[in-house]
Formats: sequence, C-alpha cells, structure tokens
Amino acid sequence: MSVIKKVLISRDELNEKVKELGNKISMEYEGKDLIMVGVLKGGFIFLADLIRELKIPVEIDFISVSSYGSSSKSSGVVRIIKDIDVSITNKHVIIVEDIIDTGLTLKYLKEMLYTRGPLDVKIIAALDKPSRRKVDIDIDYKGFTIPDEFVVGYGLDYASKYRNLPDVCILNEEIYKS
Ligand SMILES: O=P(O)(O)OC[C@H]1O[C@H](OP(=O)(O)OP(=O)(O)O)[C@H](O)[C@@H]1O
Ligand SMILES: Nc1nc2[nH]cnc2c(=O)[nH]1
Repeated sequence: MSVIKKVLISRDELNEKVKELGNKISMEYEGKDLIMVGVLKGGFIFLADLIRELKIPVEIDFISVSSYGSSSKSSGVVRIIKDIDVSITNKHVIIVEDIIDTGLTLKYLKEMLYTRGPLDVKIIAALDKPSRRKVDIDIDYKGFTIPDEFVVGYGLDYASKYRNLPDVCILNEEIYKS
C-alpha cells in the first residue's frame, strides 16, 4: 500500500508558483531593505526555494513558535521557542509560512513583530486552508488555496515525518491507524 493517497499539488506546480511569487516580490521590494522570517519548522523549504527566485538582496532569519496548552490552536496564544536574532526596526518584513489554517499563529506573529518598529510586515504562505479560518488575516502573497484536507510534504509533517516529500500530498488513511 502506498503511503500517499493523492498528490494535491505537484512539485512542478510548486516550482512554477514559487518563481512567479519570487518575481513579484523582486519587483515590489526593489531598493528596499527586506528581511524574510521563516516560521519553523514547516516554512523552511518554501523559504529556501523562494529566496533563490529573488533577484534582490534579502536578509533571512527564522522564528519557532508553539501554541500553549492542549486547546492550543483555539487559544491563539503563542509561545516563542526561538526568536529571530536580528533587529527588524526600519526594515520591510515578510513572514514566510507553509500553511495558514485558523490564522491564529500568523495573527499573533504579525502583531508581535509590529511592536519592534518595522516599516511593514507582510505575509506569504505556500498554502491557504480558508475553510478553517478563525481570525481575519490578510495574506499578501499566496501559493495555493486548498480544501479542508490534512496535507503533508513541502515542509508539512505528519507525526514529524513526510516534510521531505517534494509534492503536497494527502496521506492514505491507513497511516493514521498505524
Ligand atoms: O493557522 P494556524 O491554525 O495557526 O496553523 C498554521 C501553523 O500550523 C503549522 O505549524 P505547526 O504548529 O504544525 O508546526 P511545524 O511547522 O513545526 O510543523 C504551520 O506551519 C503554521 O505555523
Ligand atoms: N501537516 C499539516 N499541518 C497543518 N497545520 C494546519 N493544517 C495542516 C495540514 O493540512 N497539514
């Protein structure tokens, strides 16, 4: 039995979209002091692909967050596990996410980064799952809108695995039972 039930978004589609987004950001941030902040762990592959499609200088850093408690995702309270190391004051910031689901992580992160005096904070997400949104959040740059399915690959995990799959996939349900 294959672990993958279905490829939802292929690596070729991802590559094409990342190129498109890279060109758009290169034009819009030409001559500006830009820092991209990857949200660990899931955002690392998208960020790595994206920055190699940029034609402008860019600084990168990473942040790692975790939701408090078991009611985690509904509380919207986020704990910083690893903060960025650099100042973002007077810089343009783009937060890089693999997926936006309820929107709670991004809402918190955006507000938190705004307290540090950046010129602005925008959001780019490879995937958007709008059916599960709990808070309004502007996604400035978006890869793909997906249905309410649990996906893995392209940075996204199930039980800490499958982040390395090059396509965005839906897993075979059998895997959840094992
Ligand atoms: O919109 P939300 O409902 O807040 O969910 C989105 C967040 O959830 C996922 O991270 P996860 O907590 O699975 O951590 P990981 O990236 O380390 O796998 C994803 O990478 C986003 O950071
Ligand atoms: N791996 C994974 N993490 C998520 N976090 C929110 N939605 C998803 C999803 O579909 N897959």
